[in-house]
Amino acid sequence: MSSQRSARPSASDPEGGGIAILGAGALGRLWAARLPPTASGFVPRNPSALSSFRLHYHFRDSEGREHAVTRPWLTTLSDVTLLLVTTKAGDTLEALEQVIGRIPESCPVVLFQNGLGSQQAVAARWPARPILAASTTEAANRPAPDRVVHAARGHTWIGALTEPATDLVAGIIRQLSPSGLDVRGEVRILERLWGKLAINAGINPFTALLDCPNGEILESRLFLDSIDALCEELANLIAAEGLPPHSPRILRNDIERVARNTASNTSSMRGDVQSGRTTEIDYINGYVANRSRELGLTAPVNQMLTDRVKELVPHPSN
Ligand SMILES: NC(=O)C1=CN([C@@H]2O[C@H](COP(=O)(O)OP(=O)(O)OC[C@H]3O[C@@H](n4cnc5c(N)ncnc54)[C@H](OP(=O)(O)O)[C@@H]3O)[C@@H](O)[C@H]2O)C=CC1
Ligand SMILES: CC(C)(CO)C(=O)C(=O)O
Repeated sequence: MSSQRSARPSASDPEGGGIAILGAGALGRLWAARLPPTASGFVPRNPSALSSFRLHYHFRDSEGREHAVTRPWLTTLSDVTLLLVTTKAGDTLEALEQVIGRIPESCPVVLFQNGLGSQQAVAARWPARPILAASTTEAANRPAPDRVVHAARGHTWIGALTEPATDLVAGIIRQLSPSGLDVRGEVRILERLWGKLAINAGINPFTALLDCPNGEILESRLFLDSIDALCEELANLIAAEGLPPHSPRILRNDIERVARNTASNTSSMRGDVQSGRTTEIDYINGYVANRSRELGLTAPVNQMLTDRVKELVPHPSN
């Protein structure tokens, strides 16, 4: 790892160091704060523009305890043993293009993006690299630039996307275990990602369009008028993908259960719109609409929600 680190663990120490995090946002900072201080560092977007070799922030854990965190910006990536990619879906391919040539070819790359589309693009771009995807229900947010809150504990499932990653899951879980976060292997990672996508497709755009917390969508006319058709579009696509079938009724129940359980949450999409940031709609409802078209299906409700969310803030394809 970088020469800026003190007491650095050996990159070959399976319990220790060598973990680089690409994407120093809410989720990346959560992982860094939970891993031992010498185990991880952040990959800078532009190493020559760094004003400091360390990143400092305040971390509030899920029990409400606060502490200061300092982690290095990594300027050398040649001994990285694991790369966690915590950029937004739309930034991921470009961010990895800048970095992947600097990490060892054997280094596993774990993608944490919500939705679908970005994971397949990365796996297709580097099929000979060990690429994996994670689906996580951990929740972190960043109320101020130097503050990160672990809002809710959850679970993280990790599974291989490319063939060279197939046997690496257990070792990655061992490397992440000092975090104390619940990390599990998942052989059917695409199904797991689809399950999360369905929940996000049924909650996030409504919260963004209605500018309300998750629970409030359940009484809204927009949600009540469109949720059954949206779930039918999802169920048709899941079946066309050859995945285990989901009935529209069960999908709606799952969406409503999560909206009730997270009733006071601001969804990530509403948060992005409130901050004027590009949302991940193209990887959630937009992915459903595009993929449906590719498979000869139609998904007008997912398309309508995609179009309307993209009117709220600028998106690259606008
Ligand atoms: N936060 C959470 O609880 C969860 C998040 N996820 C998923 O994880 C992903 C990240 O989410 P989150 O952490 O909330 O998002 P954030 O926007 O907080 O973090 C993304 C970070 O990536 C950085 N970044 C973008 N492009 C590059 C680049 N080229 N090189 C280096 N860094 C770059 C951004 O920097 P800058 O700010 O300078 O643009 C930003 O700090 C998303 O796909 C999200 O859906 C999934 C489950 C839970
Ligand atoms: C489950 C949900 C909707 C919780 O807020 C989420 O994952 C998100 O906000 O992106």
